Amino acid sequence: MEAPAAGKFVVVGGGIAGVTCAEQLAIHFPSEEILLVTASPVIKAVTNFKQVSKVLEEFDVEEQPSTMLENRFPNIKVIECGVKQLKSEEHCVLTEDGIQLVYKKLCLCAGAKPKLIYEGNPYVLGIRDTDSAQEFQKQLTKAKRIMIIGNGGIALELAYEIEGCEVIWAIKDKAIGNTFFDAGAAEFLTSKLIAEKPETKIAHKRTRYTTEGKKKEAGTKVNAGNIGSALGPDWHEGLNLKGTKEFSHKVHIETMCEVKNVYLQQEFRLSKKKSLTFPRDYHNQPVTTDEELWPVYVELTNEKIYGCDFIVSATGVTPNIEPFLCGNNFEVGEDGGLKVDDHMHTSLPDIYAAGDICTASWQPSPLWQQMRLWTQARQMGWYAAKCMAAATLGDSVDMDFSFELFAHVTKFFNYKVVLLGKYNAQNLGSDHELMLRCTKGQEYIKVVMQDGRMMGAVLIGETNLEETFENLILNQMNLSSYGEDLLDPNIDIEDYFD
Ligand SMILES: Cc1cc2nc3c(=O)[nH]c(=O)nc-3n(C[C@H](O)[C@H](O)[C@H](O)COP(=O)(O)OP(=O)(O)OC[C@H]3O[C@@H](n4cnc5c(N)ncnc54)[C@H](O)[C@@H]3O)c2cc1C
Ligand SMILES: NC(=O)C1=CN([C@@H]2O[C@H](COP(=O)(O)OP(=O)(O)OC[C@H]3O[C@@H](n4cnc5c(N)ncnc54)[C@H](OP(=O)(O)O)[C@@H]3O)[C@@H](O)[C@H]2O)C=CC1
Repeated sequence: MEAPAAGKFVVVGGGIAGVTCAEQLAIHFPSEEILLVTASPVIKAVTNFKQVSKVLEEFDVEEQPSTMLENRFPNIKVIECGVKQLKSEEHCVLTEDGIQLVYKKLCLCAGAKPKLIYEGNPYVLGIRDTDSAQEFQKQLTKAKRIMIIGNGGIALELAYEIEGCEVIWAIKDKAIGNTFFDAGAAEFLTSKLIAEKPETKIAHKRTRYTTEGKKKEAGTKVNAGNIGSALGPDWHEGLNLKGTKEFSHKVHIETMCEVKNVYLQQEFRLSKKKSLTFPRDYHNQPVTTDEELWPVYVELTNEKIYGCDFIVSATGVTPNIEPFLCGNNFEVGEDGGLKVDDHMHTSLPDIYAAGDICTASWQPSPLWQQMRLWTQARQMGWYAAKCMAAATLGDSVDMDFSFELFAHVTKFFNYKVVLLGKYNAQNLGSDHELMLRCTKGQEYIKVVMQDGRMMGAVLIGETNLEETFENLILNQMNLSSYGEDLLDPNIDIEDYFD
């Protein structure tokens, strides 16, 4: 066995991945000091963790001052400072304060930042951390109309949550929510967008700490930087997402289009592009007809032009590898993440990575795929620590069970949403079948079958089927003989497979 290298265990990033990794290292090595270096003044801690079933998990996330983490784990020392540079050949990281930290093993958990369209345009906002969410809320209180670009998690949440402000939602696809749903599920959810929302704002549950000193006006630069940790479940609860008007929902969806150009007011007036489009609601009624002046105008590839107060670019994330990792020869995935193997190890010696910053580059289980989600950040941080410990002690370690089956529980449009395995038949080719059960306004269940085996499922609403389906997907039992009984509401499927 090689003698352990000099230096400490160092973890970079105070989000879910970094904090979970540091906590696990602290448990594995109680007599060693674990250094957590983070650019944010608060850390994200997992609380109320509940293993709902074999793979499904639920937990809350709290922003906490770093001293709370140090109190819970006296052998963790948090250094509140950004890392300026990694010098992998010298096994050390240099902080913005000029401190040089020599590591024996390093885990990079610096997360990701919003991949903004028209980055740098002062009317384009991204939402990533508490500060950018609050900035968004502040701008919304003055807004009559905003434009949302993107069709993933953030766009879905905003389209449903925003009140008192017209929303023009421009998507590349035919249906909403392409990162999570197929057209059927999208249609099921879309009906919720037109219905009046009940007045059931859930109370703000968690303590939040904010970074002061970043007050900005629309028109000054309001992009989300890369300093804070990413938001997650509940981020909009407690934020009053209300514009200047009295109505609740007015969402107009422009499908199959992208942004062609963005004009500031002055540019727009000078240009010849005067044919403004007036958004229409679901009943095809114009939501507004007054041709007022807007701070910014968006021209779409379908030739329509909308004026609005500002644009939310909810167009995904890009891993945070610049500038502090420049000059190191990491292998990087197509999505810009640090490639990690099945031990969360990057391509450079003694450097691991976990969470949004990394790209899973091992041969995955046929039922798992990477998505940049809170649950995966926790699981990766936990498993990275286990691998770092095993490598240090010369032990072997098996792939963690959580990477066997993709599982995500969340909430969209106030419905519980459970996604399991290849829920959208990802990479299954064309020889798969779908089974559906849908009760409008109540539940939507889709099961993906291949060769008689269940490969994935989408469960929207209180279906109570997640545990049974999780088992059926995991055990890959041949279900051909059950046929459509699988989704028959009159058959208690749980009893069937007991
Ligand atoms: C609005 C929003 C809603 C979301 N909702 C959900 C949801 O409902 N469910 C879900 O599963 N996921 C959700 N996500 C995704 C989830 O939040 C992320 O996948 C997850 O938090 C990533 O965790 P992480 O630890 O990898 O990165 P982050 O949380 O981004 O943490 C990165 C950390 O690294 C630090 N850092 C960055 N650069 C440096 C540097 N140079 N030096 C030192 N420190 C540095 C940062 O300060 C931060 O502490 C949401 C994301 C957003 C933005
Ligand atoms: N409840 C939950 O689980 C939530 C999870 N999140 C997570 O937070 C992170 C950030 O969310 P979000 O920003 O919504 O990212 P997502 O990755 O979820 O979605 C990005 C969306 O933007 C589209 N897109 C990308 N580039 C463009 C472009 N140039 N023009 C128009 N559309 C574009 C993508 O389309 P395409 O796929 O075709 O590229 C996709 O629909 C994600 O990791 C997400 O999973 C966020 C909110 C809620």
